[in-house]
Amino acid sequence: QHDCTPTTCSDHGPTIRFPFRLKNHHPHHCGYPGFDLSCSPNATHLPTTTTILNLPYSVEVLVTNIDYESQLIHIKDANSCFPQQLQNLNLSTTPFQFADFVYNFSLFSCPSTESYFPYNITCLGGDGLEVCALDGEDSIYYAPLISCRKMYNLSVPSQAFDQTADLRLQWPKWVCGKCEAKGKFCRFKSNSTSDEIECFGKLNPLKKGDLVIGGVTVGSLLLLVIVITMYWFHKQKEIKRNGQLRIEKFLEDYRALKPVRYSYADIKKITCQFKDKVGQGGYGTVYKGQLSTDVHVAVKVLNNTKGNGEEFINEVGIIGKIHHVNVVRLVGYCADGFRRALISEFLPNDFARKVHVI
Ligand SMILES: Nc1ncnc2c1ncn2[C@@H]1O[C@H](COP(=O)(O)OP(=O)(O)OP(=O)(O)O)[C@@H](O)[C@H]1O
Repeated sequence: QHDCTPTTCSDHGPTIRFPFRLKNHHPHHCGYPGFDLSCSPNATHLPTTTTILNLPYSVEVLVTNIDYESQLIHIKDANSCFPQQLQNLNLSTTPFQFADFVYNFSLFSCPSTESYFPYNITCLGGDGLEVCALDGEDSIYYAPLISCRKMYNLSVPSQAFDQTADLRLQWPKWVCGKCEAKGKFCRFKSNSTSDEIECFGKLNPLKKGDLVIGGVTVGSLLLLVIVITMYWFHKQKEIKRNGQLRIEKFLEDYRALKPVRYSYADIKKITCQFKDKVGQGGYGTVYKGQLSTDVHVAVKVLNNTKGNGEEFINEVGIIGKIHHVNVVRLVGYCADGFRRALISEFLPNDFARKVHVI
């Protein structure tokens, strides 16, 4: 046994696609006991683009179309003479039956002069004789058969006598409908002698190329998702790190804003050797300075200093505790020997919000 996979005979021949048992091992020759369907390489007298249906007994017809939806096979006789071709036909061992109504005809050979039967079969006539078909029992009473000779009986649809018409064979719904509804092929069960069928494969199986394209697409999407996720995590980490840095900077700056005692050397450093004088008051000169990159300060170097500075430090302690929105904040001070200075937050553009109590 062998699966008889769908075969396309050619661009013109219909595709063979329904259950067959393999009759022989020719790849184009698939069959069911009783009939087989093949492409014309087997039948050398036919054009190579023809699909052939072999029916019992030795009935070979051309397949012009297979309608899988209606489950119909359209057949034609190569010699346009179905009455001759079908005389030995026996469909009982095949899954087929004629789609059109079948009549029981009798074929008679009569002298030409008496030819007025409804069906005149020209392809069988000749030598002064005509072949006619008579349908059933009714017409036999009025048909002038005196000089006619009965040839044989024929059970076919009336279209069989029209040389230009196709005959339509139907295969029963159970053969493939169930499987095709599931999008699968069907075949007869290999180890069963009855006509049981089983579904297999897919009507439109994925090709290797489709799988590769699918794989690449899924892979790319997966990679994109991974990259985006990694970027997002990296960004989150950076935001967190920046936040932490800002907090640390703030704490550092805050520490710097508490009144801290500086040496005179520090004052010189902060004011960059008293480089930037910003104002002159009654008690001293004011310079611009810098504690850190972001913290700018005003350093007021006092003129006349008296005593050991204990009183000055006490006063600084009191001022340092004043925290008010309208009072300039005292950041630090210097009481280095007789040199004294007050360091306060820098107010840009002479923004005079400060009160120094000395
Ligand atoms: N914190 C500051 N930020 C920026 N500039 C300042 C600051 N403090 C003082 N100055 C500048 O220095 C100038 C003199 O300030 P200062 O405090 O000495 O003035 P004053 O109150 O008139 O003097 P004093 O208090 O000694 O009588 C101001 O006019 C101002 O331009």
